[in-house]
Amino acid sequence: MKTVNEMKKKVLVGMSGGVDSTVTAKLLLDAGYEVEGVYMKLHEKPGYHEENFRRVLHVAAYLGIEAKMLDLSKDFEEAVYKPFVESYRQGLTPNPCAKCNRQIKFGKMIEYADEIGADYLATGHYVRHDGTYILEALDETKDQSYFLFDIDKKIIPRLLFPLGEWRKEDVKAYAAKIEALESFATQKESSEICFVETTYIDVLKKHIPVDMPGEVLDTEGNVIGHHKGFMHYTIGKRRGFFVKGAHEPHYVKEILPETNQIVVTPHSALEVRQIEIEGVNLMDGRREFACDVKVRYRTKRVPCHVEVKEDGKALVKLSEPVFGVASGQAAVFYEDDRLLGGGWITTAE
Ligand SMILES: Nc1ncnc2c1ncn2[C@@H]1O[C@H](COP(=O)(O)OP(=O)(O)OP(=O)(O)O)[C@@H](O)[C@H]1O
Repeated sequence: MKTVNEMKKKVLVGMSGGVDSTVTAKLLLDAGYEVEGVYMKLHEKPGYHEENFRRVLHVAAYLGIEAKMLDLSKDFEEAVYKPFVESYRQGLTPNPCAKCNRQIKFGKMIEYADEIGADYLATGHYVRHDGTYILEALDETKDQSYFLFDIDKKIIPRLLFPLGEWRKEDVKAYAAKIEALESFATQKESSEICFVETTYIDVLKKHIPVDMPGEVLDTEGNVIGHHKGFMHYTIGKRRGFFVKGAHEPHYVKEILPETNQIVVTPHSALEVRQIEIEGVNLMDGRREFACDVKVRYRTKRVPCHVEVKEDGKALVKLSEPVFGVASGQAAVFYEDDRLLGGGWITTAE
């Protein structure tokens, strides 16, 4: 009988039908792993899943591996989709990808890896890890570590991210050289939120009335204009509402869902120096520490001091001001290229 060391390690690859997970599966197979693919059906979009799964089966046939479709649409609806709609209803700006990563991609998919006896779970995310911490991707323009702040640290040793060392253009060039995968190299990039086809407003419109004119207030509470409905706005937005006689640009500072009002100010009044977060998830046991924080995906890091409180809350003091911090978004901590964790923003001042 073979010993464990001699046995091939089995890896489950999350295959979306896109170029990244396709190349991921190929690289792992070439590296000597036993590879099996899974396509997760996450939501209802007519024709979408059939097309994606057809692509996954094409890749699987080329690689000579098995690939299954896993219907997780009910789980996705409860864990990601409904909270997304509910957040906007409450005047928050949600981050569905981070929720999906915790509960679905690195939650349900790892459960499925257990079911099929896979040692590892791999995806085409642009991140790396060192066994304890998730690390930023070498291709900084593609780095997705921000969206992984909430995953369970216990599973990190079981994850494989072969593209963490790659640049996206090299991934495409690699696929272009293989006849069976050539069409994947020129495929158009998928949208940032997989279930949003056009805009988030179109998603919300299926569930709640979003076009309902309301008042624009200044920070003293005076009515200074009008807007299209509070769900059209996120903190920091400067367009799409009317302010009487304004000579300088105004930005959304606060959203008041109960009264369908938005509060706007000139830019300087949007400065935030302190943030409170909840649902804190950290990759190590620190309670009080200095690090960098990102308050949005596409934004620069700012040095900060974090103090973890009871009930998974924390206070984040920023060493320089940031603008346009939205409740519901994630504050994500870094130390060099190491992702330390993060939490969900509740208040910013
Ligand atoms: N529906 C799905 N089923 C299985 N795995 C998925 C699915 N969607 C995404 N993944 C996995 O998560 C990774 C990152 O997802 P993301 O949506 O960021 O994809 P992407 O960068 O467009 O990658 P790809 O080119 O593989 O579609 C994918 O590379 C894939 O491994």
